[in-house]
Amino acid sequence: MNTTPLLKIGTRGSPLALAQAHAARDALAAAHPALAEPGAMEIVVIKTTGDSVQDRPLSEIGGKGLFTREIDDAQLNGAIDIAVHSMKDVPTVLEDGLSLGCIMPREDVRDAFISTRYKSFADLPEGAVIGSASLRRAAQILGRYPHLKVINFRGNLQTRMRKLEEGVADATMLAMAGLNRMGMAEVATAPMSPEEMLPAVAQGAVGITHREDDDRAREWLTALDCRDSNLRVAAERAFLARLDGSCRTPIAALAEWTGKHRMRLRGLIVRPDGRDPLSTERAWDVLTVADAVAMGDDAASELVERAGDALPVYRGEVMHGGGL
Ligand SMILES: NCc1[nH]cc(CCC(=O)O)c1CC(=O)O
Repeated sequence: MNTTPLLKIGTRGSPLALAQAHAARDALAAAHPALAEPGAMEIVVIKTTGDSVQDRPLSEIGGKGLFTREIDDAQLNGAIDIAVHSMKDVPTVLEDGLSLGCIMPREDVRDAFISTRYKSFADLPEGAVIGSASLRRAAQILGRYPHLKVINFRGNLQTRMRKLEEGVADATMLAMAGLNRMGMAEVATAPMSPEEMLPAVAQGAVGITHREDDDRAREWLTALDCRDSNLRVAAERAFLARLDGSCRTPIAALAEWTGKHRMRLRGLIVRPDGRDPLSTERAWDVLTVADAVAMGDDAASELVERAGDALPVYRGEVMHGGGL
């Protein structure tokens, strides 16, 4: 009998994280007969700072890797071998000693509008309250619908739905990917197009990391990599890497394939109050990760230049800077 697992899989304990870890485990078992044996893999749940702090906006707790730091440590000290992450929550620079082994096939990238009373943002009356902890969502909404009010809103799906029913807010937003993965797509009142709400970098993408020197894990994970998704995420993360000085920047990007080798990238930064959005677009031939990274970097460089002296305002480092 096999008592020591061949592969320990680390994950956060939220229902979404567990659904993603189970999907990763199933994909590994399907790809590698050795891992399909009973007891070959074990799922290890790790609590992160982002899970512990529920009462404050994430942007206020500060620091990068709120949902990854404790998992990185467990990986480096050998308590787990691989870690399954929503790539949206993974800092652009991985912890020293860790590598990204694969990006699994990407889910729906859109955000969902969720309300028990209204059908869409256009339906909301003056002064309606939107619950969101995401600067990116809040800023895009305030920019487009300045008559709405945004309040901080955290917690799992059940908590948020209860707050909507209690009237704490009139509407909220969540990623379609998370709802789909939890089998709760019916909670979405309506998906929002990328034109209405540009998604977060890597939204809908799940990635798996391993220790840099763990060749066995690296090989196992290679079989799970979706190259089309990987290149899209690479472009978006390069865009973020160039722009993000803090996690207080409302920033959004979406790369999509428009032809066999043709990739379109849309990127956006906006002030936290929703004003002065700066957006850009690229359409490049992308054949390698380096091409994808170059495109993301090029798009972000343009926005850095256009923001000029106002860049700290976009980054939320100066809250009331005006006069753009
Ligand atoms: N920040 C939390 C988080 N990280 C990943 C997802 C959803 C799944 C995904 O985007 O891949 C969510 C919740 C949400 O934004 O609705």
